[in-house]
Amino acid sequence: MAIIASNFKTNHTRKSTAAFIKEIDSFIKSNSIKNEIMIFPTATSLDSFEISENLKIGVQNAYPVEKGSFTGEIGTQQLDEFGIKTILIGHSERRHILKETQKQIAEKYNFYKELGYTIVYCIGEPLEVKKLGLEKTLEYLYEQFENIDTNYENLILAYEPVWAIGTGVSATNEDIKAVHEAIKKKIDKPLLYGGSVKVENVKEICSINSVDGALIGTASWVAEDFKQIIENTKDL
Ligand SMILES: O=C(CO)COP(=O)(O)O
Repeated sequence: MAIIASNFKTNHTRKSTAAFIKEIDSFIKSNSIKNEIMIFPTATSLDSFEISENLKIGVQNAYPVEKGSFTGEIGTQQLDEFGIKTILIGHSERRHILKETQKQIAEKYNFYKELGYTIVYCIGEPLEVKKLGLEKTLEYLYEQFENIDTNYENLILAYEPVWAIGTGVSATNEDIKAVHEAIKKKIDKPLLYGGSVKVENVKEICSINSVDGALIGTASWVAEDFKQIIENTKDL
């Protein structure tokens, strides 16, 4: 069983998201796909979708609050309207571009953990850290687990090296294997790989023993491609 997830980031409209989800759902049904498929659309495209059990819609980000005065944020009141129970936390774009600190990330994690959300928790190192070697890379990655309960039952991890995100250059299988095996030794949770996963390499990457699936950006935004990705991994 693999977990295949699409992170829309800041792409697609409400209309194109609905069409995408419908298309993916009918593909899942007509091809008897058993893997767990996840889609993370923009917050403005969330809705109540009548879809297969194994297709989950998640939110890319939310504030650790039910409701209140937090201009520009959304909380569980808005997520509950659509029955959203899956959230991405710790994505590198939020850490680096939006400057979320580990403290804020941990607060968010603990809040959504208490509510039983499925949390896809992302970790990853920038290029300057990777260049220092595996030991330093792991040290850096483990710091991203500060105040994070890694025994949480609904936790899915995603290793996304920052230098491989959106660059078209995925980590090598050796790099992925080394990091995944080390993390797996410490934390017994599903561990996805993300960073320039595409139609052509998804099967090979997801076939690595310590890889439980993929979290995909760019290559998943065209429905035909995402269907091909789902097809290529359906026997894993
Ligand atoms: O950040 C990612 C998924 O969360 C990966 O993005 P790309 O697939 O575009 O490299």
